[in-house]
Amino acid sequence: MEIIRVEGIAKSYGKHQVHNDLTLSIKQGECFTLLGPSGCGKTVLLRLIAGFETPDAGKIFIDNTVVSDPAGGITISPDRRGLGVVFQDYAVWPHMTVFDNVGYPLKIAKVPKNELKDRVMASIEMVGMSGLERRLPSELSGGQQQRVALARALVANPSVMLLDEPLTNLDANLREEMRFEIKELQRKLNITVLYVTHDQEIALAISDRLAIMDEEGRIRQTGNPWEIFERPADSFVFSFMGIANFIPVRRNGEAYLVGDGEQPIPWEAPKGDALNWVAGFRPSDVQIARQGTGLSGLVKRANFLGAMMDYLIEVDGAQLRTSLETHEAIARGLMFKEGEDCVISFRDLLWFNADSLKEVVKQ
Ligand SMILES: Nc1ncnc2c1ncn2[C@@H]1O[C@H](COP(=O)(O)OP(=O)(O)OP(=O)(O)O)[C@@H](O)[C@H]1O
Repeated sequence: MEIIRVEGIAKSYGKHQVHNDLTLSIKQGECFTLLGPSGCGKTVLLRLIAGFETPDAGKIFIDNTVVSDPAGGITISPDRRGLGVVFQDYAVWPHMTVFDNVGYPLKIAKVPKNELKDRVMASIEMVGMSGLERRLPSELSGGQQQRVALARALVANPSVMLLDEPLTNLDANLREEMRFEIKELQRKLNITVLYVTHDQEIALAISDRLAIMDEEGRIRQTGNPWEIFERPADSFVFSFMGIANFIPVRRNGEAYLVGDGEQPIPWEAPKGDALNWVAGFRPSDVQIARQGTGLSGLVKRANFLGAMMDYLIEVDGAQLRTSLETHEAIARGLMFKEGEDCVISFRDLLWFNADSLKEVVKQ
């Protein structure tokens, strides 16, 4: 069942159009992530849904009720939309204790004292902060402050939580821990989460579905993490989801790397002899060996990155970024040095139309 529907939304600031005819649908109980580069309009969209901004055109529905419809003169205020909100700049209040911070929305709503206390304590427990109710934010770590913000958003029992990059200011370890906690909380409470981030890893880890936005605020693809990563709709999605190699290919019956060599690419090229093809793959899609079948190459650069080895390999004039787990490289005698010969083959390869460098060409 659909819980949020954004229909044909437009939003501009002066001459700058952030959104134009944007449509999006979020299902009840899912963790949905909006993922896109900085400045693409994710926060603006969240603020439109929360009701902190009004669209120029289009409609927004929450639970089948229109909450924004400028043409129809409808604007429901944020506090009547039934949403829990954690924004990056929506920090906890420094002069209030954890208890008072979390209880604030209930105090404003004039919830009776006893009920307020029970609900605040339950919310604080939910985010693992029991025992710290009397502390001030200055006596808490960054992660704990973030938990307070979460508890404050949860205290009103919202059916939907809007989270805008809530983990950005945390260190890497805490970020990793918190993202699993958010996911667990979402499952336990069976609430819908709309999460905004520009971090691909977080998006893949917590989402049931995600939408990829480009710089112009257009949604390029919506799907589950596997579809987005393994079946990208176009080259933008493919490059945005991780390091991408694009190598130009020339066709002559078979496909060859553009360059001076004559080694055909060991992968079935798409049917039809279009003029320009580009093969796209990730570093982990390349298998590297000392000998065997495949394309002969030269290791131009070998970098030790801890868990991974990162090799830049030249094949027929094309440079390929590849990676391999260090343990596997050691076990299989594949710790290459710069200047050594190697043989590569592909585990996966996508074909793009070079003229647009957009659509993925299905084989
Ligand atoms: N109140 C405003 N007035 C004018 N321009 C604005 C306003 N709010 C946002 N913008 C512009 O709209 C664009 C989208 O901003 P938004 O904050 O939604 O980006 P974002 O995708 O959330 O980026 P980030 O990942 O960096 O937070 C930006 O170019 C921003 O400068």
